[in-house]
Amino acid sequence: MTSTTWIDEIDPNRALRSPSHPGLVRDGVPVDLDAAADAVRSLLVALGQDVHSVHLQDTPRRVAAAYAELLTSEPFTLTTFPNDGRYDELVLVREIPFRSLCEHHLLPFHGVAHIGYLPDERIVGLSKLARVAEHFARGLQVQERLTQQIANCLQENLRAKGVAVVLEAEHLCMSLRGVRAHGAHTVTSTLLGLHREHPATRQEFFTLARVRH
Ligand SMILES: Nc1nc2c(ncn2[C@@H]2O[C@H](COP(=O)(O)OP(=O)(O)OP(=O)(O)O)[C@@H](O)[C@H]2O)c(=O)[nH]1
Ligand SMILES: [Zn+2]
Repeated sequence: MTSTTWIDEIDPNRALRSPSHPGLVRDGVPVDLDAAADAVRSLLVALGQDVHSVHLQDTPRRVAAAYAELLTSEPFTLTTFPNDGRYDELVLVREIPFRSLCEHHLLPFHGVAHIGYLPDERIVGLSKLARVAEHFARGLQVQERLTQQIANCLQENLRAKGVAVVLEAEHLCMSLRGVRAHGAHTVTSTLLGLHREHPATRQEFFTLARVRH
């Protein structure tokens, strides 16, 4: 028997495709790609760019589509299974690639997620760990909140004995511009249940995830 939870039931700030709006929808608001393209055109003009140049002709449309893609996630099912074998060791998926958009500069931050849990009654389809990360990464984010949302979503749906999430990311707003700290990586973690309370459980996760701490 599998258990199916629609991810858009889990996250009230979800992005979804609504049957009444065949186009993109974010937080219940339809995405207006034409208005977004007009805004990008205005931005380019304000920044002194020649939007009448043949080279920039389609740029506003492309930028609008690119941001809509980065900000909108598809609903999916978070499939879990009964833990019939009473598996009671760590389940860990390491180095799940992700990319998100920094809510301060609208520039990407990207890196890898390490997601682990200690099963109780149920186990989760492994790909769903990556899908949960992808779901919350599609939006305007700070790394801390993204880390917490992934962990909380898994815990709410799995009722695991412990959940641990570590994100390691490079923020382009910090490496390409501003302080230009190229190569600097930001590490964030959220530990729940036994991963928070039990030092040996926490240690095992960090060792297997190969995170320096
Ligand atoms: N805590 C946190 N800060 C972030 C994240 N992404 C970007 N920031 C920071 O958000 C801050 C915004 O600071 P401001 O001083 O308002 O912006 P700014 O003048 O562009 O700052 P600089 O980047 O230092 O040039 C910067 O320090 C960014 O590094 C994140 O995921 N988490
Ligand atoms: Zn930023």
